[in-house]
Amino acid sequence: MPCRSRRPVSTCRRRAAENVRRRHLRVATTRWRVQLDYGEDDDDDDDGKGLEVMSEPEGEEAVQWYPEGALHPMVLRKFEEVHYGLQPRQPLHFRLKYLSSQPAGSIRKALRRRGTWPSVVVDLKHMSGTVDPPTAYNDLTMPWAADLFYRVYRQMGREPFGIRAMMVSTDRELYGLSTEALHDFVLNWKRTFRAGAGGDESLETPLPVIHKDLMVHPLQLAEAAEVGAKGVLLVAGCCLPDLEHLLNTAYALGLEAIVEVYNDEEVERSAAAGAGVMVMSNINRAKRVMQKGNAAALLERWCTHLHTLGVVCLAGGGIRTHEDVEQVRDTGADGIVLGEAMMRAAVDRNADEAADTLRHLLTGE
Ligand SMILES: O=C(O)c1ccccc1NCC(=O)[C@H](O)[C@H](O)COP(=O)(O)O
Repeated sequence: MPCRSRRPVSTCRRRAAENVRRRHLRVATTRWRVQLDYGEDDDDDDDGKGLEVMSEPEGEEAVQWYPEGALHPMVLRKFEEVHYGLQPRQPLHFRLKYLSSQPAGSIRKALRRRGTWPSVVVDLKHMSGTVDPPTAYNDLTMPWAADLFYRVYRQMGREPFGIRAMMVSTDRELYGLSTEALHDFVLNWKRTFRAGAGGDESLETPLPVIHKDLMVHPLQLAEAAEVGAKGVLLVAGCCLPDLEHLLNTAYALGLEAIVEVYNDEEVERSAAAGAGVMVMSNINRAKRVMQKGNAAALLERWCTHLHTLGVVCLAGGGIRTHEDVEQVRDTGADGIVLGEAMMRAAVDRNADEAADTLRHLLTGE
């Protein structure tokens, strides 16, 4: 269910005029007007920081939607990061530098299921909030992670299933990594593949790296392209009114997007916005709870229809056992995102054990 607005859309124009006089920092996206209120405020009807849906053009129906629960302050935090971290970096130059002439599509193809086994995306994180208590993998370094997962990938290359993409989770509060770490991973990942191919770059193409963060603004996508990611994860619960706009920007930058969805409304609107890959999640980010079975239930309802639209369907969040994988596989899903299960298996730095864990998760053997 969409959230109730704190301010009716009809008041937005009036407020827009008022706000010209105010000392608010403002970031305009397609639909939202974001107020990051750090100035002195003499207007006591204002309740500080917030998100407003902007007025729709004449004749269009206004859509009222806000990130719910725990997501609301997180989305505001992301707008702050963009405002202070990315916007001062000559945004236009920064964004246009990466305009791509290449039509994207390879991640979608790579993740499409072939036969029995779901494709696998490994989600690299320094901290994991999807286990209780949350875990921190303090020893994790990017060169080590690149080397280890490359060796797992090579071992699985002899099997009819395996890792098809790497995801790096970079929100500091949620996952303990920064965009610099993503950059570090990308460089090491390429270097490792090259070394594995005897230094000949043409022999083996590195698997795509996907940047996962709470993406709310095009400049974050430009940054992902700048540090060498091939794809981005867009969490629908953080950006639904701007999703189409962010998808368009991603593709213009040569990035592919995976859209994380948690409920029917997010699936429906993401499909309408043109998402090519969706990951159905077991994690309710707004309430910060794991809802086991949610991804499988969404897949049951949507997978066949989404396949007719050409959308590749993944499941993620809390997939820990072979039974979890089977439940998702039986719905017709194309693939799975594995974070905690792979991080835990990899933490003793043993590629053989990590490969065994992956093999067991997929086959039960
Ligand atoms: O990944 C987290 O720690 C996390 C914390 C709070 C809300 C959502 C979170 N993750 C959502 C994800 O995308 C998962 O990392 C991904 O689905 C894999 O989950 P898992 O295999 O349980 O690590």
